[in-house]
Amino acid sequence: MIKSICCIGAGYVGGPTMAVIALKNPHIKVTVVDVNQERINAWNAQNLDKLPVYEPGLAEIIAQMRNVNLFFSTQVNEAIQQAEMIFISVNTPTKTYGLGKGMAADLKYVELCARQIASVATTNKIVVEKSTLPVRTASTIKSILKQSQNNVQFEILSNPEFLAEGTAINDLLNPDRVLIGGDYHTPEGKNAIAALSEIYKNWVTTDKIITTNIWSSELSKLTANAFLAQRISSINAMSAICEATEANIDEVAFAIGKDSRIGDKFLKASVGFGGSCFQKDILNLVYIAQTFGLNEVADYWQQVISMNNYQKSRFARKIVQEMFNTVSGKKIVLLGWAFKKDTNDSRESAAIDIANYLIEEQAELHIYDPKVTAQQIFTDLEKSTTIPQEELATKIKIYNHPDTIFQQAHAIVIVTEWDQFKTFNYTNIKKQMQQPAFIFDGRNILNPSEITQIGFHYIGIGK
Ligand SMILES: NC(=O)C1=CN([C@@H]2O[C@H](COP(=O)(O)OP(=O)(O)OC[C@H]3O[C@@H](n4cnc5c(N)ncnc54)[C@H](O)[C@@H]3O)[C@@H](O)[C@H]2O)C=CC1
Ligand SMILES: O=C(O)[C@H]1O[C@H](OP(=O)(O)OP(=O)(O)OC[C@H]2O[C@@H](n3ccc(=O)[nH]c3=O)[C@H](O)[C@@H]2O)[C@H](O)[C@@H](O)[C@@H]1O
Repeated sequence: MIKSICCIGAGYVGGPTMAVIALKNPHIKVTVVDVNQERINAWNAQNLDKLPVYEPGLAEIIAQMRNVNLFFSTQVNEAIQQAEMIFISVNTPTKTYGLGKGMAADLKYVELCARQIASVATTNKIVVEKSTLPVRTASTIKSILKQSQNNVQFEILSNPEFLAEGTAINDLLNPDRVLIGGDYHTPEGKNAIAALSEIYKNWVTTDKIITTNIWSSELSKLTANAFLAQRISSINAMSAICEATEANIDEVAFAIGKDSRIGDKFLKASVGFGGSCFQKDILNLVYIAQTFGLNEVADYWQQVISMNNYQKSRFARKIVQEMFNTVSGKKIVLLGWAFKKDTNDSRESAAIDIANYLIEEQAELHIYDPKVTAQQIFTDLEKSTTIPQEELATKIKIYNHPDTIFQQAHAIVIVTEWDQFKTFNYTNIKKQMQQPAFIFDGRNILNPSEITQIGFHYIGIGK
């Protein structure tokens, strides 16, 4: 039975995943390590508001398990040495240079982990791929680990993570399935699969723990994300047709969702999907298909991203068009910055593209998000625009609280579906704004007839 686990990478996956494993396996010592000292300090912060990841329910588990059997540290070598099982949970972003630039997954962090494990380990280890990786990455990891001079046996498993941010703890506690890919034809492979299954069996029923070969497991993760993103691009494509025909996308989604073969989840039309994974993983899939000469397959999946880009720019353009073709000098309130509600993560958020478009159109942006820090918002914009920092600072204002944000505003743009935006007192807000007052509801969270009744000019998605 495994008694000691190490997880390399204390990010959005490593932190919450290990917190839940520690909670459900009090007999296992779980050490989460990272090279980023600041991040580790934040995981160890006394004030739980300072944790680097915001997820409902996470702080409570950290408070309960931290320094009991859950540890956060920068001592990577020590943690590798002590662990019987090592999860690799580092970032795998899209490559920004060289071969495969803009498409392939950058595996340099994964490779570094494998090299470090190979050089440091002095006892046998089970190495688990938790990061999302291109199919056949395990063979790369295997060939690096083989170079170890320490006469150590390594067994490699793929155990992709399916949690969604904002619901990570619930997803981890109640997963639809746990996928374990491994070498089930060899006794060593079988033992490794059994050891990892034992950990999950402490809270997940056996029927939900699926075993496949390692390549199927790696590819299933990319496939799941591609299918999920495809659904959003499909419903968003239909939202454009709705706007041209007076059909209503919420009604269409409801009607098709009643078909049990289609199902009603993941059919919410929006400003476009964001987040660190959908785009990166589909680009990765497109690159893999191209590498195998499967150009039609590559083109097919590429279209999911093209449609998402179209949706983001279509929404931004509509704001300008509806406001009499100019937003120059106008005060626009952006509600939300995170890529979805209940997270502080803004990676690839649609808000960034929309804000940039409006800044180009010379609007004055006033931004509020309940969880994303002002510094993060500023950094996101700085990284994505060519406008010099000083000039950017004159074009945006970021608020910690929405109290005064609406005064003299010309328009409100809802980018993230935070629950609190649904219950604002829009009657009062309207009185503070310039007239005609516009609301662009990029998440369809408001009731159009109520908002119109108040006197707003309401524009939703696909209606
Ligand atoms: N964010 C999400 O919701 C999900 C992400 N994934 C996948 O999980 C992986 C990790 O994603 P996130 O946690 O979001 O990334 P992240 O960027 O939040 O965290 C990764 C961490 O790894 C650390 N790191 C990188 N190289 C290291 C090294 N050599 N040694 C020690 N630490 C190192 C970084 O400093 C960083 O803190 C990615 O492959 C992603 O595709 C999978 C499912 C969900
Ligand atoms: O590999 C990953 O990183 C994860 O990617 C997604 O999770 P996540 O990106 O955290 O969040 P989602 O709930 O999938 O939302 C992604 C984006 O799509 C948008 N979305 C989602 C659903 C929907 O119906 N409409 C819609 O526009 C969200 O607002 C958000 O911007 C998957 O749902 C997870 O299963 C997966 O583990």
